Amino acid sequence: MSRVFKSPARYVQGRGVTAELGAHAETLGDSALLLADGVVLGLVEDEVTTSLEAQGVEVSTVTFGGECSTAEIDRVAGIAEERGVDIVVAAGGGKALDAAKAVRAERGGAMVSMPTIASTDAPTSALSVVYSEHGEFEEYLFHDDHPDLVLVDTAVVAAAPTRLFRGGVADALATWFEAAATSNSDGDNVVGGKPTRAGTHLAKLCYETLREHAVSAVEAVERDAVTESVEAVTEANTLLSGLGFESGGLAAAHSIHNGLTQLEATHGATHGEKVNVGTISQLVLEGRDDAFVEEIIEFSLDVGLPVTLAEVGLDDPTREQLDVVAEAACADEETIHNEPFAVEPAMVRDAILTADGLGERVRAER
Ligand SMILES: NC(=O)c1ccc[n+]([C@@H]2O[C@H](COP(=O)([O-])OP(=O)(O)OC[C@H]3O[C@@H](n4cnc5c(N)ncnc54)[C@H](O)[C@@H]3O)[C@@H](O)[C@H]2O)c1
Ligand SMILES: [Zn+2]
Repeated sequence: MSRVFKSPARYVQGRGVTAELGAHAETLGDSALLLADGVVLGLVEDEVTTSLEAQGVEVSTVTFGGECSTAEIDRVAGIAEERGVDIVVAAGGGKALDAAKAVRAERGGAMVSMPTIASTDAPTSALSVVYSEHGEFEEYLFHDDHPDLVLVDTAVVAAAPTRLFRGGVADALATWFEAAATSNSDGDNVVGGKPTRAGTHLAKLCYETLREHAVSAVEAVERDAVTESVEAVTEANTLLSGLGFESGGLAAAHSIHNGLTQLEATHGATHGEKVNVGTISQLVLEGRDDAFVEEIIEFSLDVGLPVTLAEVGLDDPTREQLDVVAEAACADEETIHNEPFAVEPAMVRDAILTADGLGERVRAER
């Protein structure tokens, strides 16, 4: 099979770059639909509108309902069709961006991704994660096209809740471990091929950037401050992790995340928080040595990420509940099969249980 690397056409990041949106987007069309929830519209609507209108692009808005579900995608696509827009601009977290990508896939045109939190890998990818209206993972939709433009204003990202930024660090921390597993197993990446050296090494650069800058970046974001470390980690959480997971490949951590979403009690935890439990479980599943697993748990605690099941809503999970998680994580289409050995549900359940115990132990010893 061929090696494939895919990415958005343009990535722009910096303090105050919302004002540059029009200049970067004007070649994409004449009319835009801005999709964002009420909170995010309050943050960006005026500046997005001013910047696009200054370049002659007409703008109208639609309020995002909050879940990237089939019903919501159809509703927004209907509005985009009715208004005949050329560009869908999505602002917000992963769910709004994913919904807009699916809307663009249904009707064509251009798509601009404006993450207002550095919380997930969603901004740069060509895939949408679809949930039921009750928040259970349903499916991945793989689109032909990436966003035409990804624009990240670090002043907006730094002013957002720190918990969401931390979640982005977790989503990005998983990237290298999953890309390494994919590379070691000669597995497939998420864009329909084998990983290129670029895909795998962007994932590694993502990991190195987090280890060098995440603690300082989280302290800065806690104070709504934009520093060089915030720029580095925003790029790691958004661009490096996004390209790294798609072109490098996913493995156990995200499958375990998907399994965890089967239990309603985890729905209050963010994507990244559940992924972190998945990452530590992946390291146990792979039989990594004690010192390394402990190092990653320590790093998670330094950044303020969950290391136990209780912290993602599972206070006292039964073995049966964890069997449900493990079964879902091992579904045929899951990326857990990119691990370089055969994976069975019992192995996954036991890795999750053990990771939870190690997380508790390291925390207690601090
Ligand atoms: N498509 C992909 O490649 C990919 C990758 C990773 C995750 N995801 C998906 O992303 C979703 C999770 O995304 P998320 O964690 O960003 O959550 P989210 O999209 O649910 O957003 C979380 C909340 O953040 C708020 N928010 C956004 N910007 C803000 C700001 N600047 N200030 C204050 N509040 C702000 C929003 O109003 C929203 O309530 C999941 O559905 C996950 O499956 C997709
Ligand atoms: Zn993710």
